[in-house]
Amino acid sequence: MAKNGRLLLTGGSGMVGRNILEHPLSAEWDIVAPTSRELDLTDANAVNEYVAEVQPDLVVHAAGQVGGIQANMAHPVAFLERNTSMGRNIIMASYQSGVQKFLNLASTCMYPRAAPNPLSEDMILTGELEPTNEGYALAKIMATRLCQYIGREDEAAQYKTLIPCNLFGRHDKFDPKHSHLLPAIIHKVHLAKTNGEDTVEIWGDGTARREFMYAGDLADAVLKASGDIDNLPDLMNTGLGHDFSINEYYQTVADVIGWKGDFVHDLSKPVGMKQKLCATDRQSAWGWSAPTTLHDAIQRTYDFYLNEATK
Ligand SMILES: NC(=O)c1ccc[n+]([C@@H]2O[C@H](COP(=O)([O-])OP(=O)(O)OC[C@H]3O[C@@H](n4cnc5c(N)ncnc54)[C@H](OP(=O)(O)O)[C@@H]3O)[C@@H](O)[C@H]2O)c1
Ligand SMILES: C[C@@H]1O[C@H](OP(=O)(O)OP(=O)(O)OC[C@H]2O[C@@H](n3cnc4c(=O)[nH]c(N)nc43)[C@H](O)[C@@H]2O)[C@@H](O)[C@H](O)[C@@H]1O
Repeated sequence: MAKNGRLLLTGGSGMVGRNILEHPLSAEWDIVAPTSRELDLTDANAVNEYVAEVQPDLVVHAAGQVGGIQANMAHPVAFLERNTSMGRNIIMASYQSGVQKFLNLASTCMYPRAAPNPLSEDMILTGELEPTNEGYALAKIMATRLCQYIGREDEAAQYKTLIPCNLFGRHDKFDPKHSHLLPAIIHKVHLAKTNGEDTVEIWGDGTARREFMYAGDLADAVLKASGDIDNLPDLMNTGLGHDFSINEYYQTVADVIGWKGDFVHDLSKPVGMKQKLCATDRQSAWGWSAPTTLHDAIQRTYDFYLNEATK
């Protein structure tokens, strides 16, 4: 089968990257996916040389310093500086090397904390950011704007940005020091079941709402977008169009894992944004929606956790 061309994937060893590499559509591309040891994206000279050598037809930027609310609060310098450096280096190296197609991955955390939900792409920079992840959000906004500016200055440059909602899935991080909500719940409920405990702690009062998409579905969107980049808007949310409360996520994971117990709320823990549901008008107009149900996504993630992450 003729390939679409050479795709340079950053972050190939991360959760999103591994889901992209596992997806059947990845076979349509000749994919090069350096790890951070093979290519440190914070080293501008190394990135310039690597991109000039590989000469990709398309770059998908899925690398980053990524973590849950606790990691972002603990390391704002790294989340701002490293993500800014990586984004600037790979975008500018690609543009200066003549790469005409670039797909940047941002995050719904870059929306203003008090913006009305659902969050639409024109709301970026219209208000103050969520303090718990401000550094990460600033870095994401910088990279997103850089891609937009390149596209405006050079109509041949298709530098587009997808703005995913929260994600979870196979190859997620389950260590409580770094994990996002869903892998944290799976880890805690699994331990409670295994150890015969009858309570599990929820951070906050559990009324905050989140939109968690299965990472395998985001991989589907990324690969379809990679093959259709000319028809993408410059910014496009990739989400579900609906959200659940933190409490509902805990209960659904307990149902999937088969643990019956009580939840206790630790109100001293950070809760971040009350809600960050993204608008899916542009995504619907482009013709994509996420196919995996929450229950199936949790089951597949738990299967991965049991088979891989606890080895
Ligand atoms: N997870 C979410 O909930 C979520 C939600 C919205 C958007 N996103 C976005 O999706 C992308 C991927 O997220 P993820 O969850 O897959 O993150 P992840 O699992 O933490 O993976 C991060 C990836 O970035 C690479 N990386 C980190 N520092 C690097 C460096 N200095 N040089 C080169 N590579 C480096 C890592 O490579 P090594 O493993 O080799 O170090 C790893 O492959 C990020 O842009 C993130 O902002 C994630
Ligand atoms: C997509 C990511 O969103 C991230 O914000 P954010 O959704 O609050 O990040 P999460 O860590 O997924 O937290 C989501 C919500 O779950 C609550 N929560 C309840 N129990 C737990 C738990 O045991 N662990 C965790 N981690 N949360 C828990 C937490 O208070 C917060 O309201 C940003 O910090 C990142 O930079 C990134 O943008």
